[in-house]
Amino acid sequence: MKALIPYKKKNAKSRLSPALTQEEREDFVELMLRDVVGSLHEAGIDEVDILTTLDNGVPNDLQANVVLDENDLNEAINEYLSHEQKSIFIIMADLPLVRAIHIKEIIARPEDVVIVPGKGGGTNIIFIKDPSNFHVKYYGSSFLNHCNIAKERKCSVYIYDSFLLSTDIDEPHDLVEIMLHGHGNSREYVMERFDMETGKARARITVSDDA
Ligand SMILES: Nc1nc2c(ncn2[C@@H]2O[C@H](COP(=O)(O)OP(=O)(O)OP(=O)(O)O)[C@@H](O)[C@H]2O)c(=O)[nH]1
Ligand SMILES: C[C@H](OP(=O)(O)O)C(=O)O
Repeated sequence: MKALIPYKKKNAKSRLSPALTQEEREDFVELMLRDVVGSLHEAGIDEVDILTTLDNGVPNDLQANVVLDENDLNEAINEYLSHEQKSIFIIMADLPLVRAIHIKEIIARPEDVVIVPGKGGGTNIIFIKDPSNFHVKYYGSSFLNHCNIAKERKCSVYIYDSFLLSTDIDEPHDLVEIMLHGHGNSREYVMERFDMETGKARARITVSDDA
C-alpha cells in the first residue's frame, strides 16, 4: 500500500487570501503537508509519494518521494494510478487534522473504495484497493463524482464520516478548527498569528496583536 499526496505550493490556498498573504500561504501549506506526512508515518505507511510540479519545492527532510507532473490535478493523479498495482491512499495536503487512528481505520475497511467527504462536496481522502479499476475526478462536487465512478466500476464503497476529516482548510473560518482540534506544525503556525474569539456564536479567528 502507498499513500499519494497531491501538493501545490505556488500561490496555494488562494481562498485563504483574506487571512494570509501569498508568502504566508506558501509557508503554511508546507507545514500542513508536514503534519499529513507525519500522521501517515505514524499510521505505519512508509511509502509516501508527493505528487507536485517542478516549481513546487518539497523540502527534502520529509521522508517522502517526489513525483513530478506538470498536468492538472486530475490528469496527474490518473496518470499516476494507471501505473500502480498497489492499493493507493490519496490524501489532500490541506488536511492537517488527520490523525494516525483515522488512517488505520480507513485502511482496515474491507470495501473496494473508501471515500472521506470534504465539506461542500469535495473528497478529502479516497482509498482505492485496485487502482487499475478506478479513476479520479476532483472539483465540481468530487464526492458525488467518486460515488458515481465507484458505482460504474461495480466497486463496494464505504463513506467514512468524520468531522475532523471533513475539515479541509480552504477558507479563513476553517483556521479556527486547527486552533481547536489541530496539532503539530500547522497548529503552532495558526496560534502564532491568530487569536480565538469565543462567545455566544461560533468560535472564530481574529488577528493576533503579536502577528
Ligand atoms: N499536484 C497538484 N496538486 C494540486 C493542484 N491543485 C491543487 N492541488 C492539491 O490538491 C489539494 C486540494 O486542492 P485545493 O483545495 O483546490 O487547493 P488550492 O488550489 O491550493 O486552493 P485554492 O487556491 O483556494 O483553490 C491540495 O492538497 C493541493 O495541494 C495541482 O494543480 N497539482
Ligand atoms: C480538490 C477539491 O478540493 P476542494 O476545493 O473541495 O477543497 C475536491 O475535493 O474535489
